[in-house]
Amino acid sequence: MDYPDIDIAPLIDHALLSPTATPEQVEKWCREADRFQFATVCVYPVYVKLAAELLHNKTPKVCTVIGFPSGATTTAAKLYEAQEAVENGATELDVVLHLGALKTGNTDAIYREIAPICEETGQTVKVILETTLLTDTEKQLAAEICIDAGAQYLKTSTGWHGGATVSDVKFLKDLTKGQIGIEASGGIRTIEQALDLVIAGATRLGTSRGPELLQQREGKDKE
Ligand SMILES: O=C[C@H](O)COP(=O)(O)O
Repeated sequence: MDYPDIDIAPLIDHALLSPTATPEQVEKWCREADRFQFATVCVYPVYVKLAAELLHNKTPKVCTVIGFPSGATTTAAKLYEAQEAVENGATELDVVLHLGALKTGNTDAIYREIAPICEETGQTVKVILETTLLTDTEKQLAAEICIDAGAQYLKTSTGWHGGATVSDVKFLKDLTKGQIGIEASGGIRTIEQALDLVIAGATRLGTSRGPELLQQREGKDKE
């Protein structure tokens, strides 16, 4: 298939979320994010300060994860984690949804978790749904609560339980009709996969393979 000429670099959250991530890798990810002009580097809270120093006055922003990867920390702990991350320089917060609350229909608990993070930090909040673990009804419910609570993006996956699919991105896009951004994440390994997700409606791509995806694109352009 011929793909349209889409520049994916500004859509990429350059994710470094391996539990063994080191400060040296954070430096490498920040250099790459600056070189390729990615949207953000996405690092664990413990590395936000370092990434913010390295990206000071540069285009890529610092994104971090909250309640990652299970979403099962308390509401207060998530809010504190988010506030501390913002103090340390994060401007994007990828919050893992309380999946047990969603599964039991406790929509109030989810709203009470997400809304204060949006209101009190004033930053870009992206809620990670972990779509591979959800039914369509649960995805729909989660999307509605996140929009009500003031989140800016629905993010499909942590990358720990499978990843984004074209059908999930289309489903979320059709459901939300532009009311909220859609981030496809987890398991994006080829440029074709990345472009298919963007064509399906993803407005951000969370991936640990951003530079490889751009290299694959360059290779294709030369063919
Ligand atoms: O966007 C966040 C994900 O953790 C990235 O997953 P990945 O390592 O499969 O690309």
